[in-house]
Parts: sequence; structure tokens; C-alpha cells
Amino acid sequence: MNKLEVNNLDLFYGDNHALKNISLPIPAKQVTALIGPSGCGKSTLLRTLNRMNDLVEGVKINGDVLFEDENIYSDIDVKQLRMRVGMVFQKPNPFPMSIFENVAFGLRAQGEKDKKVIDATVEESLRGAALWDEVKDRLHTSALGLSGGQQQRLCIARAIAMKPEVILMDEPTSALDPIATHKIEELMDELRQKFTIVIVTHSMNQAKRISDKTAFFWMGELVEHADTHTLFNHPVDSRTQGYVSGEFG
Ligand SMILES: Nc1ncnc2c1ncn2[C@@H]1O[C@H](COP(=O)(O)OP(=O)(O)OP(=O)(O)O)[C@@H](O)[C@H]1O
Repeated sequence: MNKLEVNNLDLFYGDNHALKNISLPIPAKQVTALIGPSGCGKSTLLRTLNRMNDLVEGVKINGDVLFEDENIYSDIDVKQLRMRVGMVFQKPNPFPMSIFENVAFGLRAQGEKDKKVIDATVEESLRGAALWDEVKDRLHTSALGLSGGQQQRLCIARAIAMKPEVILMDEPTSALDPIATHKIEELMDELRQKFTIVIVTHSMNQAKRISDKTAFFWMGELVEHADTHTLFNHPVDSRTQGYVSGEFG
């Protein structure tokens, strides 16, 4: 089943035609990787999936994105959409508050007051982000005291706490060292059991290691998408072949 479906999507930043007639199914409870050279539109496409581009002035979007068959570019509640389709950014961006409060933040903003519910959700989310054991004795210390890798897992916990159905990740490990990267990649395996994940990555090896499906972009076009193994081993288009073999990009 497809959780999301992008249909004939065009996006313009002013005169810049950044996404050209993109159609891409995104299957539920799988990891879909978006790859391609810098500037090809990966992050732009990712941001269309929870309407983050709405915040950019002068943006124009044609086509639609179906989320469980409902067009998210129709008259919908965007705040609710962003709760169902959460996002983790390239640079870990914990709030300057305690570890606990970072994870509780969204719940409190939604009006949750029950301490038991908040405590339980914080623990469950930190466990879900494979961070609980490392922070359980320092929950009320500043999140800014965590390492970069821990901060990124905290941001994943913060996203999970909102009980999203989809998690969008924009190069979530590019600011991390190999060990922290490995931890996040291990975590992805757990996350895919519960969530639909779409990840932008510059690392072809990362896409190979963690994704079920891969989509290759080139200058605003979606050149080809397939099962990850097929895309890397039997690409159809010569541009994909050149990119995955490391000839360019
Ligand atoms: N907020 C914005 N305003 C105007 N133009 C933008 C904006 N964001 C991206 N663009 C332009 O849209 C095109 C696609 O950029 P995008 O960031 O989506 O590519 P990308 O493949 O994610 O690149 P990278 O791998 O370097 O992050 C580029 O030409 C870029 O300059």
C-alpha cells in the first residue's frame, strides 16, 4: 500500500523550475531514499510531502500529493498534516531546554497536561530513538550537553513523540561521525517497522544500506525509481548508471 503518492508535481521557486513533473509512489512502512547530485531537488521534494515549502515566499506548486488518498494540497489542516508527517533535519536542532522537555514539547503544545501520559510518552519516544539508556539518569539536564549523534536521536525522539505516521529525514547523518551515523542507521531498521520513512541522502552507500526503494533525481527530474537493489545494480537510464557507478555527481 502507498502511504503517499506524488502525482505530476511541478514546483517553481520564482522562475526556477525546481521539480519537473514528478510522480512517485511512497510505500507504507518502508524506507524510500532520494538521491542525486547537489541541487537536483531532493530536499525540495521532501519538503513538499508535509507542505514545508509553503513557508518559502514565491513558491508555486502544481500537481498533487496524496496522503492516504487525500490531496494534501487541497484545503486541509496543515498543522495536523505536519503532526502526521514529521521531520528531522540535517543539523540536529534540539531546543535549549532539558532532554525531557525537548521530547515533551509537542505534547504540551497540544495541550496535554497529564503528567503520567507525558512521562510515559517521553520514555517510550526516547526508547524508540535508542537513546533512553544513555540519558535516563540525566533527563532534566540540558539537551545541548549531548553529543551531536545523541542530539540527532533526541530530535528523532521528539518527532516520534507526536506519533507521526511518516518521518521525513533530510540528510540526518551528514553532520555526524561514522559511529553516530551507524547508530542512526541501526535505528532506521527499527523505525521502519512502525513508520514510513523518506530520507534524502548524499551517501549512496547509506541508501544501499538502509532503504527499500530509491529514487534518483537529476536537475529537477525524477529519472528513475525502483527497489534499491535494482536501482543500484540494474539501472535503466544512463544518467542513473553514471551516478551510481561514481562517474559523476
Ligand atoms: N528556499 C528556496 N528558495 C529558492 N530556491 C530554492 C530554495 N530551496 C532550493 N532552491 C533551489 O531549488 C533547486 C533544488 O534545490 P534542493 O535544495 O531541493 O536540491 P537538493 O538536491 O536537495 O540539493 P543538496 O543536495 O545540495 O541539498 C536548486 O536550484 C536550489 O537553488
